[in-house]
Amino acid sequence: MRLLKVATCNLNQWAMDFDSNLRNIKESISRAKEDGAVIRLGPELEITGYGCEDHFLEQDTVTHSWDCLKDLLLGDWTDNMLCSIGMPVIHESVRYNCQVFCLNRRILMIRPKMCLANDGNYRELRWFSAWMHKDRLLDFQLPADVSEAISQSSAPFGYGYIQFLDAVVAAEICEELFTADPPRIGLALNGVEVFLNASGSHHQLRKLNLRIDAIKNATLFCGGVYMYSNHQGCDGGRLYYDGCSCIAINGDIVAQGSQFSLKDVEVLTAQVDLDAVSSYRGSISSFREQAIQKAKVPSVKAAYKICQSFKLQLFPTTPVEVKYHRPEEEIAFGPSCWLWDYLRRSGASGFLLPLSGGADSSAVAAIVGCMCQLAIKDIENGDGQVKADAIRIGQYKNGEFPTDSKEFAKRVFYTVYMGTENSSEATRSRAKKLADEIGSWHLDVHIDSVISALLSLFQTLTGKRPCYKVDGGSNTENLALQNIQARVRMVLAFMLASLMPWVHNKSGFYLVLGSSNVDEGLRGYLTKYDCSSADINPIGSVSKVDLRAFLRWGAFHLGYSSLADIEAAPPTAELEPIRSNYSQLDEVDMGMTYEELSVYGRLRKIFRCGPVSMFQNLCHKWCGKLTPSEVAEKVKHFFKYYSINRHKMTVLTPSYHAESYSPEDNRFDLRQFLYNWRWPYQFRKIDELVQEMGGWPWSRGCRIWQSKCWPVEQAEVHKAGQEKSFPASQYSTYGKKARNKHSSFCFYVVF
Ligand SMILES: Nc1ncnc2c1ncn2[C@@H]1O[C@H](COP(=O)(O)OP(=O)(O)OC[C@H]2O[C@@H]([n+]3cccc(C(=O)O)c3)[C@H](O)[C@@H]2O)[C@@H](O)[C@H]1O
Ligand SMILES: Nc1ncnc2c1ncn2[C@@H]1O[C@H](COP(=O)(O)OP(=O)(O)OP(=O)(O)O)[C@@H](O)[C@H]1O
Ligand SMILES: NC(=O)CC[C@H](N)C(=O)O
Repeated sequence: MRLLKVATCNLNQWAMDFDSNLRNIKESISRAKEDGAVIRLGPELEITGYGCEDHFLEQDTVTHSWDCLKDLLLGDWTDNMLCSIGMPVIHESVRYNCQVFCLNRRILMIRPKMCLANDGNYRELRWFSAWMHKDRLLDFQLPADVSEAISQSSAPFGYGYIQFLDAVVAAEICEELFTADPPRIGLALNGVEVFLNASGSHHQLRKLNLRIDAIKNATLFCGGVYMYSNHQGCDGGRLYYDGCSCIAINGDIVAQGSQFSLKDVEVLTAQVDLDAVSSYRGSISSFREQAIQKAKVPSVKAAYKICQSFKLQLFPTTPVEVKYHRPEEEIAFGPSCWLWDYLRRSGASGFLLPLSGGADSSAVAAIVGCMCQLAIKDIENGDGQVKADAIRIGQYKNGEFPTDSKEFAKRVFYTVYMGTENSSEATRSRAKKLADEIGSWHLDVHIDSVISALLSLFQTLTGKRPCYKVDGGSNTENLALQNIQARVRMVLAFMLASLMPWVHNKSGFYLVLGSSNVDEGLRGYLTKYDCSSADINPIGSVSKVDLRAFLRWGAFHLGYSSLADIEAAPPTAELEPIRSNYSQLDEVDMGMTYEELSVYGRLRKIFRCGPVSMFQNLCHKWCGKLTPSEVAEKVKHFFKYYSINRHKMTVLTPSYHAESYSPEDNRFDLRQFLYNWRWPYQFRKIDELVQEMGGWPWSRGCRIWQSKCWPVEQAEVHKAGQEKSFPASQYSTYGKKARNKHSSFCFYVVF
């Protein structure tokens, strides 16, 4: 047996905060040593933090990184411990994103990243270049002060592996894991047994399995030990890095770290047997054949032994079952940990939320409640950092600290219901009940006097007073009256956030929380600069459908039972007067359902559909339910409002990134914000397609159907969405059979 104890970690780094980042790195090395590990892997760019963005262009950032590395090399941190440290390095005037391998106060090798992450939220090519040379390890001249301090003038730089006397180790940096031609294949064929992946990977709902599957598969086909390290927390932007560092061997996960946590440092270790790797590989005939013909990868020799031989007390770590959170849990824990980091680092004393008693703001309130619960749990478990942060934020004095989540919420969370004549008792009481359950400091205000003051001012100015539509007013008047209410709420929210601490003899300020969801943003169903404009928004990229599931989950699992009633109520803005024959409802106002919005959002962003291809895709998706002209109407309606309102995305409150169809304009979904909302070219194409299909007798109930068999007369026709089936005598088929991509037959029937 060749037993090797390895350690990886989740680190909560903060972009550009070199002191706290270095402290976390040292803490993780200490804990890895305490656990008897001889390899310690940290996340990508851990010295600087991953999200420094254009700070990477500053020379200071690289210089400070070298200073921190020098600090590590001058102490005993790397004694008998191979440390992989993530930092930027400039070589011949080109900046690379690197893993620096250090052992016994020397730099063994510097490995620049070869496949940069440059999609979606990632823009690494803006700051770094990819290392292209697969056949070269160069001699890198260390910066003079580092060289002098550690008495080492240069180090190997490039693609390669480290050959110890009893183990072979190499890096595969984050994105490289997910590429079509990953470095680990060539490295494994060259005999590399342990892969160290330093990563900076963000949370997205339902994404974790992609990462875990990639890691398992990496060692399932090639064999080997795969160590993965990730950041965890908000490092200064919209992303939450969701940890989940892990260790795998030959296709099995043997250690998995937490995905969501308030801890700054989490270290996990595993004892792995490298003989199990060579035995596994030796049993795969095709691997052996390919290994014989491999392209040679350069290497560095390190004359050290890092493994131990068989000892009864050294047990190899056994596989664990991978833990996946449900999406509802991801919504609870990801945004609440992100809020905690934001709170403790911004210097704020808490949050203020305009709480309408509707689904969205209630979901945000529940997330803050969850944050308070997590903090108390960690304090109970002895986390000193969380305790220190909680004492500062909650302004506890004389050695007191929080022990109860509701008491803590009362100090750090204001909720405020701002009712008008259009508000209902139902929403008012739901807001109050939820606030009581969470423990927030709740205010209930009437804002009608402010609104009528504004209207009187307007009347003095113009001689006119607008009326609601239900009272005979025009659309313009109706909209203006709604927007006054919505915007007054925003002004009041910021006023309360800045002054309430003063009222309660506290120092500091409160951050205003926004609560518009991803679908409202996409459709533009929000008033620009109303209460959806806040300091930060934890649910800005969560869909309404997911939020409702979260509310149902939270009613039970967070112990806020009123969330169930809130979820069951129909979504309404309550900006128009309620009459016996009229009450305002979101989905009626928008002309589309939240479920449809999720479909449009996914097709637009994830499947990159323009209007025409969205129409074509939806003709298939909704075939049997809607005629092509009905689909065309829906698609045009969506694109009209999406484009009219796109300008609102430029001022969207910074939101936690959770959803891959987020329309967030600043970092993720980069598109123009001034459109010709008539889309003349695209809509004409759609009309032409509808016309092409116009020969079919839609008016007589002709619909597209699908069947797995042909001729259709022998099959039962199932009406989409219904259990009912129709005998062949009740319909006739129309049109030609054609196989679609799901290998069903598409055909037309007339009843
Ligand atoms: N192309 C462009 N580029 C930059 N800015 C542009 C623009 N076009 C208009 N604008 C500006 O935007 C303004 C229009 O935006 P805005 O003031 O929002 O007004 P608008 O979008 O017309 O109305 C907001 C809509 O959201 C509904 N609403 C309100 C409140 C809450 C909820 C809910 O979520 O439940 C829904 C409300 O009923 C209404 O249908 C214009 O007055 C103009 O100043
Ligand atoms: N009566 C109210 N009291 C306090 N805040 C309100 C009130 N009405 C709306 N808001 C705030 O303004 C935001 C936008 O209002 P809107 O009517 O669009 O609600 P929404 O986005 O549908 O959310 P919700 O489901 O929470 O009502 C809400 O999320 C909430 O924070
Ligand atoms: N930092 C990176 O290389 C990111 C890689 C990858 N896109 C991820 O989300 O994990």
